[in-house]
Amino acid sequence: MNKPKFAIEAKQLEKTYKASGKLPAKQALKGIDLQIPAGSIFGLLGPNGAGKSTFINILSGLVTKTGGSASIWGMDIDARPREARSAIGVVPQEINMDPFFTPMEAMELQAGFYGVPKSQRRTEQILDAVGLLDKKDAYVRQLSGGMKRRLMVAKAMVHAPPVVILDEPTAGVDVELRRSLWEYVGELNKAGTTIILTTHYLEEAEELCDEIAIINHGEVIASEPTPQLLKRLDHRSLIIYPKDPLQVVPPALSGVDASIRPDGALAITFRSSETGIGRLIETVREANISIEDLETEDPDLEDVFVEMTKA
Ligand SMILES: Nc1ncnc2c1ncn2[C@@H]1O[C@H](COP(=O)(O)OP(=O)(O)OP(=O)(O)O)[C@@H](O)[C@H]1O
Repeated sequence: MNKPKFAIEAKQLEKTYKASGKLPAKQALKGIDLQIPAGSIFGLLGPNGAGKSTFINILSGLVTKTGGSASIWGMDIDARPREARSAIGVVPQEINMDPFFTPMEAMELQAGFYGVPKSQRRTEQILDAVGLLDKKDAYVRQLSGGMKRRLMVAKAMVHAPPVVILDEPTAGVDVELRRSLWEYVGELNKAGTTIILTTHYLEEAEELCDEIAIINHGEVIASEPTPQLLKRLDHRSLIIYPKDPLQVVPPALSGVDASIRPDGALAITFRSSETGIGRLIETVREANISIEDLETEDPDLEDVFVEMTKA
């Protein structure tokens, strides 16, 4: 398969769930336009109910779209459904595995499901990559939560898809395991696999993803390279640690957006496109504050997220 420009491309993708019982119909996706570059680690962020799972489920074939189009690895999901779906591996949110199978058996079953010929199976290699080779013959019910989750990742890899989607993969996973999972995901990406992940851990998305799309109420409200997204928030903060902690903002600083932190430090928020730090420091000195130390704080994704989903 030639490498396409986009691993996933959605055009005006829509989904309206039909009314059922007392529940009214719900338009979960209102025309999603998204281009996920091949080879990237792409983050899909959005509050609960934004439509992320619906989007992923349409790609994997669990949910039928009601409008628009989508293609996976250059293949339209309507025109070439089987090929399109064999190009993705989805690691679902919920751990769903038969507790009486061993990891080896679970992997073989999955490979059979995808029609991977025995000669092409790389079961042990994949189990090794996720650190489960020594557990290959243990029952799944004997594995820890983190091990089960790694087995889910391994299962999504059996057919060597060029695109792997991880739906909230680290929810409930401890810090150490999260690290090792991300390391593995990073290696997969280096080896050429496009990674798409939904996460509520904004810091993680910021650290891992080359590009991030923010979905809110069924619409894409931003989709940009991570640094560009972060730059959208033009404001920065200058934190001044005075020799003597402050109680109130001195009147001489009434012209700037200043506040006092609990430790007596002075925090000044400013637009970096309008005000230079040098000028601000001068203003502080003119207010007779002697500076012991200072630092600047840049906005993080959390700020961008809160700002953009406020509406
Ligand atoms: N089968 C369904 N029938 C009716 N409404 C649904 C169905 N599945 C999802 N919805 C609704 O569609 C909207 C989008 O849900 P979706 O699960 O896609 O959101 P999400 O962004 O994945 O949220 P989360 O982060 O909580 O998984 C929600 O309002 C949800 O209640």
